[in-house]
Amino acid sequence: TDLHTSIDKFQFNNVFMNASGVRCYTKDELDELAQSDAGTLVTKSATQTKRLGNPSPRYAPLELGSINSMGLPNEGLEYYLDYALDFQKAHPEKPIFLSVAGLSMEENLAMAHTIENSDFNGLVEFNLSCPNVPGKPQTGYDFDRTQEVLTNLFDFFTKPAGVKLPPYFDLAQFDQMATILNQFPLKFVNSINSLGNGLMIDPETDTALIKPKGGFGGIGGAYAKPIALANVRAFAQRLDPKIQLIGTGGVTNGRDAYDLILAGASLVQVGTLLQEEGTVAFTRLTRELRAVMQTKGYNAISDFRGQLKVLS
Ligand SMILES: CC(C)(C)CCc1c(C(=O)O)[nH]c(=O)[nH]c1=O
Repeated sequence: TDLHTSIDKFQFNNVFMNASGVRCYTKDELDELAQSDAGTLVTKSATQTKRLGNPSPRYAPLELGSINSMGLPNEGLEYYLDYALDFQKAHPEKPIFLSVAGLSMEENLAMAHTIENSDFNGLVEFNLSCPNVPGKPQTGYDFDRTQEVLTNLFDFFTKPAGVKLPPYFDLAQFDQMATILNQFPLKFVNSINSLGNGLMIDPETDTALIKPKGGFGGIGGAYAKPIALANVRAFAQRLDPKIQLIGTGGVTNGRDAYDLILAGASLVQVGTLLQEEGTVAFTRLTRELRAVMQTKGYNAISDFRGQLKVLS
């Protein structure tokens, strides 16, 4: 069985990669991802300039996942662009992803111009969970704003790009979002980002587990699996086939990854598990996914991608 997969013209020798924000803040962390069994990597979502992010504790592991309100700490776009330019010279066979999350549409467009004018030859992931006008929902939940951002972006941006989406829960939202996304030359849609604004409590102290936002933070891990499966499936059913899916959320073992691929994913990102287990998780996930494929008689990802059956 082999786990090679592709998005557009980009070939990957393994379907697994990190989720943005997990073990991808510094050059050393990115190098460790590059040396792991993962097929590729994505950088921490960048803003124009370096950000320290929120006060700690801002991440906590949970029995069934994790909660975080990191606050977009990152080294700034130039740092990650420099890393990517060096990386593509040293590893031309391994395309990587650069993640971008401006705090405003203007910042997103400015960063897109910088990337467009660079020699970066990988893929760009625009994080639509980025904030919007204060008091309005995040961009991904503001359909008019999403339409506006993507229209302005693709007026000039020609490099391969996709969007990272928050989870949706209403079928009308899938319809509306897919109608918007189908208008643009996107190479991929990555579903899902963490489940927004959960809250968990320390039983010893009756205190919220994380400090920022009164303890509110994005939920990842096993809690996210059924929502991730539904979002990948819903967009796979609605998007132009030219737009491929990246599945993110709830991957703890090979079967979870297999399920995201059944739902339609061409790449599988790992967040909470990678944070907790380290990059050796990719070795275990690869072994476990191969085992599931063997049991089912599949030799390649393309044999079963999107082949979820439903009861008739
Ligand atoms: C939530 C934002 C800070 C607006 C974007 C960065 C981000 C963060 C973060 O940096 O807090 N955490 C997530 O789980 N997903 C994200 O997309």
